[in-house]
Amino acid sequence: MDVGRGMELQKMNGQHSRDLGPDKLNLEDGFDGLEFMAERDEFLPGKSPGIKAPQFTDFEGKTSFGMSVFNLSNAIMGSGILGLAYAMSNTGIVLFLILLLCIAILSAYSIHLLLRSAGVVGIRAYEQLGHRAFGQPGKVLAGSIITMHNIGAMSSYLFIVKSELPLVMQAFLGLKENTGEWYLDGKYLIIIVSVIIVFPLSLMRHLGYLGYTSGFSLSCMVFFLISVIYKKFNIPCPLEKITSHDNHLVSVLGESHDNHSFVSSDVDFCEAQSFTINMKTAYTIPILAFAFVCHPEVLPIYTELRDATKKRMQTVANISVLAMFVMYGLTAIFGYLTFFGGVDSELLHTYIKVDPLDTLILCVRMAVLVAVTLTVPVVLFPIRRALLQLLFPEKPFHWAHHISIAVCLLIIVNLLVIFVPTIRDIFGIIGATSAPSLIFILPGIFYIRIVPEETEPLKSIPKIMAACFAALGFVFMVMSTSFIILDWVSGESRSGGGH
Ligand SMILES: NC(=O)C[C@H](N)C(=O)O
Repeated sequence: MDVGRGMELQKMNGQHSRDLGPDKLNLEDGFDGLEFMAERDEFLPGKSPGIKAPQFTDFEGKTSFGMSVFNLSNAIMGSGILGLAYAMSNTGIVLFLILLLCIAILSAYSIHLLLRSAGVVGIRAYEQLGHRAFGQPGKVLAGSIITMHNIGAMSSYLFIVKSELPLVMQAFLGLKENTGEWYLDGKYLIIIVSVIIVFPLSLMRHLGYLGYTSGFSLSCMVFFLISVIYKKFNIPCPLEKITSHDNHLVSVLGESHDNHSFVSSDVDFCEAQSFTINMKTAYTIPILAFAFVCHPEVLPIYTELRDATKKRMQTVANISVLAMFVMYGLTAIFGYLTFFGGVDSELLHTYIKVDPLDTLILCVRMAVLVAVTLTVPVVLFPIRRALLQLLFPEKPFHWAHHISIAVCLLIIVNLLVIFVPTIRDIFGIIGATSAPSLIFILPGIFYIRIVPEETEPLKSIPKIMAACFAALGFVFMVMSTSFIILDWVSGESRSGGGH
């Protein structure tokens, strides 16, 4: 069954898709088996230059073209979408769209490098490319970066729970304001959600039906986008701002203007900027890079693709990237045009300014909450697999390891989410470190090392381009990290909105 198989294979937001049932392609056992197959099936182009051999001779993919586009789109789409309107508010519409386009194109190029490298050696996993390129250190490096990235992705999902669940509770209790009880405090709520929902799910040995949540998540995000567009035409601007006694700005919408005094800058508050630059612009490229990461998923999806050829898979990738470019662009534009400079780094949270009890937004919140909560264990699986591979490579399955790694990961992620003040910090740091590594640096250097020099000498144009690509990623990484640290040190960002 194509759909089921594809759905099981696919994952969302950085998790690997190798959690197939025991009767399926069983890659759960680790990379060593894979490595063996990959090495065994190696076919060097030098040996048969003109022959177009199938990419993976020992495994015949069954997933249709359309389903693969869906799977890859799921892998791209995630919490990153919630940060885009904020990114646009710090760049302006035109600059944002230019950057979005550039990152989308670069992301597709990066997939080309991965596919080309994988095609040369018949490899199906990102870490395996690392192994092929640099031996064990390459595998450890790729595994560690993916682990760090997925911990960041898990944190971003739980952060959404931290910021949205209190609002849902509030709405169910019919409260206009958060009255401060423990059950309205996101910190306690994420611990409860982690213990009651995430932990039991992460104890499963195989992902099974949890793999289906990715499709559900994509549907939720489409619902979110439709609501954002609808709300744009429903929420008037200027946001009516009132200044309370302690000078704390409160935005009220849809109420009479009589009792409130407008802040003088409200006149231009509702004007969309085309280009703007400020300290927070530094978060834009990291947010965009984070939003486009799907690269650890590309090779498993390639493996599952029916009639897999590099060209066919590149078309799958181009269509998915284009679809996500459109979705991201629309979400950012309509989110930004609703709140302008008042948009939070987590767009959904911003709607609290409209009406905490709004039914449509309540439905979106619940849908997004269910989607992200179910995605947390799905992201945990590949981290655990990578850690098991690194820590106990030869050992068979052991419940103690299985459970203790899940407990440790959940404790780390909970602490991170409790102490990190805004989701922007998670997007910023992960988007400035692991995301450029996964998109730019590793694919670039893997390509240079893996494609044989007889086929493409070091000074050939494709290899020079791959080197420039890796260098560009390095520049992004250093620049973004420095600007974000500068922003933290200046302390200015701490005074901003909490979400
Ligand atoms: N797959 C990931 O790592 C992140 C995903 N692109 C997101 O936007 O959440």
